[in-house]
Amino acid sequence: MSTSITITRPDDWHLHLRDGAMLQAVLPETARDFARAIIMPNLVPPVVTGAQAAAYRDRIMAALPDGMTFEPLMTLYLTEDTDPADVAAAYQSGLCASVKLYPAGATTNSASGVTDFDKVRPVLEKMAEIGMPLCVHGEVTDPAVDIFDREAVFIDRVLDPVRRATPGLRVVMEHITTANGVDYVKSNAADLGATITTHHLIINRNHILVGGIKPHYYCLPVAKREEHRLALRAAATSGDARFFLGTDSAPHVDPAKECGCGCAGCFTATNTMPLLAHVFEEENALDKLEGFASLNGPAFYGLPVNSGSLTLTKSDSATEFPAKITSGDGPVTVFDPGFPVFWRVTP
Ligand SMILES: NC(=O)N[C@@H](CC(=O)O)C(=O)O
Ligand SMILES: [Zn+2]
Ligand SMILES: [Zn+2]
Repeated sequence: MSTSITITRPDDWHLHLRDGAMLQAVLPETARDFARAIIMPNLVPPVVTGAQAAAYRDRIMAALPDGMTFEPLMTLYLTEDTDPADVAAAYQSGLCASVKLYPAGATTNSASGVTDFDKVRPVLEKMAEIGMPLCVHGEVTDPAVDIFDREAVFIDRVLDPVRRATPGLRVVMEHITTANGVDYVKSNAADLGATITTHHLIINRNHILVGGIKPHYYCLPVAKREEHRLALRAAATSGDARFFLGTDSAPHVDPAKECGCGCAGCFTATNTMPLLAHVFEEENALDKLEGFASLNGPAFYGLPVNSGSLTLTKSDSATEFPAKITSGDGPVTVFDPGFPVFWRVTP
């Protein structure tokens, strides 16, 4: 027996494609199922100017295999030297969809991020004026703050003050991992949204640490307690349009994760849609999957909904996802949910 659902073709509102050989390997994994994605700018060096974003966009389009369609929505990495006029031009030309704020040192390749928020005030004010969204990696970097509390503390110490100081600024809290993040979004107006990853709907911190350390479950913000995972599931499946899919699929080659100081990031591009169908079915909310993956994101960004569709089918035999994909830089492990999944994307 098989069941299937067909939804509007989804988008990924938070994606790492990297560059060079890695870009070549991971881009088809996303383009197979997704029409568009917000492309994170944390390359080395980061994508800071409109000209750099245009060049990166060209490299992405050159890496797209023949016969696939995909639209990269570029972002600019906010630094203390970012020029408000350059940001506005990149947005108004349609090249860039948002600006990305990384607190300096918060995550992978964030060394050029922001330390002094007063220095970026003119950029944020310009963005509020033109309606350009700010995507935020919401963790404080204060070494005195416990890593499991960094998101909650960021909301109080940074995010709320920045939003109050910049009325009209549209903000996406990226990859929220806590009930605090969910509650903060819900207690605000429609100018605040949040992305939720596939893996944070599936793992809690036990999955990383119990029975041996699992480097492929380590990402930032790090997965939290079970009660937080349940809050994320409730938000994602609620139908509240302020919550939408951002996979944060973040490939690192295996040697960079399976070592004494492993990189943060889970690679979920390959199997995200079947995993989401599994999660939404568990929550008796398959009817909310289209909103989460295909409708709420475009509504927040003020973009049209995709015209194509995607069909997911559930059968009696478990779907065999590849354990790894191969890149010119080395193997990349595909996120393993740790349970059988019976959904697959119908080719
Ligand atoms: N999420 C992660 O754990 N890693 C991301 C960076 C990020 O999104 O914070 C990466 O670029 O590898
Ligand atoms: Zn991040
Ligand atoms: Zn990310």
